[in-house]
Amino acid sequence: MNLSVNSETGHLQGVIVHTPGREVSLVNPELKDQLLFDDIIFENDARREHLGMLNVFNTAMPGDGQIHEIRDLFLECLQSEEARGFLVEQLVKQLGDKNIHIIEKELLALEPHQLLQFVIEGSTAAIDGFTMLPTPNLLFTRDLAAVVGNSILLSRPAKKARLREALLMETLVKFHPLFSPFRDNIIHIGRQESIEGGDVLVASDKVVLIGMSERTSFSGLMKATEGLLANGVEHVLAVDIPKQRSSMHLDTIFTFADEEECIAFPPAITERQDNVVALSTRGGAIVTESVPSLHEALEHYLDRHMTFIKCGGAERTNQFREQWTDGANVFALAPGIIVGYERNTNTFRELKNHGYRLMNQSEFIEEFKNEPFDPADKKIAIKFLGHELCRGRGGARCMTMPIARAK
Ligand SMILES: NC(=[NH2+])NCCC[C@H](N)C(=O)O
Repeated sequence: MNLSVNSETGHLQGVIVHTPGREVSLVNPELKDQLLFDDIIFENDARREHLGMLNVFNTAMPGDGQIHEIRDLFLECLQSEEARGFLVEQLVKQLGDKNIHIIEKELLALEPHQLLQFVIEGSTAAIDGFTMLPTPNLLFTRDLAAVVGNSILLSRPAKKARLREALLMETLVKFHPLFSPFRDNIIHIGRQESIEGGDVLVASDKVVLIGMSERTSFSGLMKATEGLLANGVEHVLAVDIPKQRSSMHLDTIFTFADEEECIAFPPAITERQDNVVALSTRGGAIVTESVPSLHEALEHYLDRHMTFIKCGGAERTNQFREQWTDGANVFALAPGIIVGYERNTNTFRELKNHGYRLMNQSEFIEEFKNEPFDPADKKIAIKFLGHELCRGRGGARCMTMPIARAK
């Protein structure tokens, strides 16, 4: 399988996910804000919901499609002594404030599964008396890196709570054979800068959107842009968005449903003006051009008509309510085949008005389980349950990191 991602909607062939585990049960009310959760969540139900989403993926992906659990990849990768050495060395460097160097030797002596447990859950019985905070946001694999064309952009999180996840991802990209096709095209961001995968949207093989959010710094944007422009992208559209928790990444207010259709949260996207700057290279230098709106920018640079579907429908209250529960954060399994949280009923009604057939997860699986799914000429919006998952403040797009999509 050719690992590359040239759009947000090409038929999904390979994706990395993380079904939540014990780390989410370690979030308590006192820690939740620091750990970027809006509530404590119930692990069993969160797992059930997540596995429900994956069942839909399985039905919609081609026969040779691959869903990788990131935990399995980490475990495979940490069989290598070199990978373990890198991870521990970086842990000690990055988390110097925790005096972790005291247990460096013990960490190096751990079995791969113990080391992984220590990194994800913050402790392991094999090392007595040393604890760190868990990494409950690992379930949002989207934010760890972004595959763009044949390159991979490694995230540098703005929030401390997510640094360890990014380090695990970096270890994976450096040492796991799955990522060897990308190894000559890794885009790194400096330590002082930040960018998170939720801000990176691959509109086409030539055009990438980057949100300037509370998580992506100006220098992070510029560094990523340099890397992308050097790797075949022709235009990066920098989209300025409100710097606040509810819209922490561009994908919380804007996602693609189809080549020509997207879902947008009106107050922060369609009702804003002069919030887009296009960055391109000319004569070896980066040149900028301001564009009046995202709508105009997309139609101009993608050279196609775009329809913006309203998250939450026409009413203000519903727009805000459903943006909060990730109504604008849908994930495309193929052009026009999308999944999103069932609770965003007004957004689904709006999709129906735009010609999408609405199905719940079991209807979809039942109808398509017996044959390889052919997305051609179909528009389907699939609803799945995510009452626990959405308390972590992320939806279907946040929980997926595509590594291969059909062109
Ligand atoms: N791509 C996304 N929108 N990811 C959502 C991440 C949510 C996570 N709790 C955080 O605050 O970091």
